[in-house]
Amino acid sequence: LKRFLAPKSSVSKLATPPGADLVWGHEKIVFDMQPGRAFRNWIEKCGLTFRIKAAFQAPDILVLCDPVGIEYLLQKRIYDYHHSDVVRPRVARFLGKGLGWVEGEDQHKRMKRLISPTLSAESIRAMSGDVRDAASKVLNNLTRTLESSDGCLQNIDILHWTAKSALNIVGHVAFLYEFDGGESQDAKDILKARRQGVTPMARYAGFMFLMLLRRFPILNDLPIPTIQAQGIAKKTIQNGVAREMVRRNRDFVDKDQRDLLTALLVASTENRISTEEVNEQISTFVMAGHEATTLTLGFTIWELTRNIPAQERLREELSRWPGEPTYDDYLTGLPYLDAILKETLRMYPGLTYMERVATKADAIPLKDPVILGDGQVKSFIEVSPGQTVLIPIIAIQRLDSVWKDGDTFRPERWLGDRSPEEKLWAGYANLLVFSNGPRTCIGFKLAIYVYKVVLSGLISRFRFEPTGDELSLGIASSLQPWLNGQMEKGPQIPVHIHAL
Ligand code: HEM
Repeated sequence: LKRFLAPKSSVSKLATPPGADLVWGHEKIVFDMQPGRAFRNWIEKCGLTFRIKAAFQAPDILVLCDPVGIEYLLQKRIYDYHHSDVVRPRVARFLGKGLGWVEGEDQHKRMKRLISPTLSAESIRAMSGDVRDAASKVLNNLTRTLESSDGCLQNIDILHWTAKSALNIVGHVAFLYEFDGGESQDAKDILKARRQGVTPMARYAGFMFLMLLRRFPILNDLPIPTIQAQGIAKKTIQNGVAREMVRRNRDFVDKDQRDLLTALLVASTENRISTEEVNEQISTFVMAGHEATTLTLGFTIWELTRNIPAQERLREELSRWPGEPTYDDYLTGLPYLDAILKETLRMYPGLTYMERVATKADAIPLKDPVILGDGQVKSFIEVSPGQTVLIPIIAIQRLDSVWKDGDTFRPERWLGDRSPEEKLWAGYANLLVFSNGPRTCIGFKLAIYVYKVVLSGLISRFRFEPTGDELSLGIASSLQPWLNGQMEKGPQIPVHIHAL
C-alpha cells in the first residue's frame, strides 16, 4: 500500500544533457574528461538538478548539485540512501568492512559511538605532541636524505614522503604502533600494496567495472585480477600489522587510553564487537587515516611549486610564529596555512563523486526549482526506491558561477569576505570534501591537524620547485595525480626539493 501511495518518481522528466551513447550512456563522457568537467558543462546547460543516462541501459542517474537537496540528503535522510552496489564492495575491498562500509542507522550509530570519542577535538589535543613527534621522525629522515645529496633532491615524488608521514602518524597515535617513520618493512608493504591497487589498469578497469556493476552486481564476487588488486593493501594490513597490533596490546589494555586501538580492544574483551570486526576497523582506519591526507598534502606541494609567492607567504607566516604552535594555534592562529588547506580541499577532493541509492520513496527539496519535461515547475524531486543519486563533489567545488575562477589555486579567496554563493553548501568550510551530517568523515579533525603539522614542517625546512611536468587527474577509487606520458608508473607528484 505504501508503495502504491508513494508519489511517482519525477526523475525521468528531468532535463538530460545531449550526447548520450546507446551503450555507454553519459558515463564514458564523464570518464574521458578531467574529473568533474563533464558535470560542470552539464550544470551550465541543465541547472543544478538533472539526470544522466547510465551505461548498458541501466536506469537514469539523478545528478544532485542543489545545496538544499544535498543538505537534506546528507543531514536528514542519509540512512535511507545507502552506498550503491558499485561503491560498497569497493569500500570493502579498499578499506574493509568497517565504519565506512556499514549500512543501517542502528549498526552505524553503534560503531560510531565506539569510535568518535577517540577522534574528538579533545582527544586530538591530548595526542597533539605525539602527532608532532611522529611527523618530525619522517621530516628528519628527509632532512638527512637531503644532507647526503648536497641539500638538493631532483624529481622526487613527494607522495612518498607525505604517505610516510601520514601513515607514521596514524600508526603512532591511533594504534600505538611504530612504522619507524614509514621506513619499516610493514610500512613499505602497505604503501607498495596501495600503489598496486591504483595502477592505470585498475583505473580503467575500475571505470568499466563501475558501469558493469550497475547492471550485473554479481561481478563483485568474481576473481577479476585488476579489481581484486584493489584489495591488496587491505589484506596486507589485515594479515600483517593488524594482527601484530592486537597481539602486542591485547593483554595490556589501559582503559584510560584515548587511542582507537584501545577502544576497539576494550569493546572486544567486553564482547561488544567481534575479533573480526576489530580487524576490519583496523584496516579501515589505517587506510582511510593516511590515504586522503597523503594526497591532500601532495596536491598542496604541487600547487605551491606553481605558486612560489604563496609558498613564500606561507613560510613567512610560519616563521613569524614564536615556538611550536599548539593544537589550538593551528586551528585559528595561522590564517594563511588554513586558507591553503581549504583551497586544496576545494580543488582536490579525495571523494570526487558521491554515489548513493534511495532505499525508500522520497521527495528531495530543492533551492532552485526544476522545470520538468511536461512543463511542471517543482521545488522538490520525487525519487523511487532504487534510484541512484550522484553528487559530483569536485564539479560543485570548482563551479565558475560560484568560485569565479574555479580551476585556479587562490588561497586568498578564503581570507577576505566570501560571496553568498560560496557559502551555499553546508559542510566544513562550505565544502563537501568531508561529506556532511551523520556520515561525515569521522577523521576530519585529525586529518586537518596532521595536514597542518606536516605541511608546516615541510615548508619551514625545505623549498619546493617545479619540475616542468604536467599533471592530469584521474580517479582510482579516490582522486589521483598522474604524470602525462608516465601513466604506467602510477600516481605521482614530482618536485625538486632544496634544504633551507
Ligand atoms: C584530507 C583527508 C580526508 C578526506 C578528504 C576525507 C574524506 C571523507 C569523505 C568524503 C567521507 C564520506 C565518504 C562517503 O560517504 O562515502 C569520509 C568518511 C570517512 N573517513 Fe575520511 N577523509 C579524510 C581523512 C580521514 C582520516 C584521517 C580518517 C581516520 C582517522 C578518516 C576516516 C574516515 C571514515 C572511517 C569514514 C567513514 C565514516 C562513516 O561512514 O561514518 N578519514 N572521509
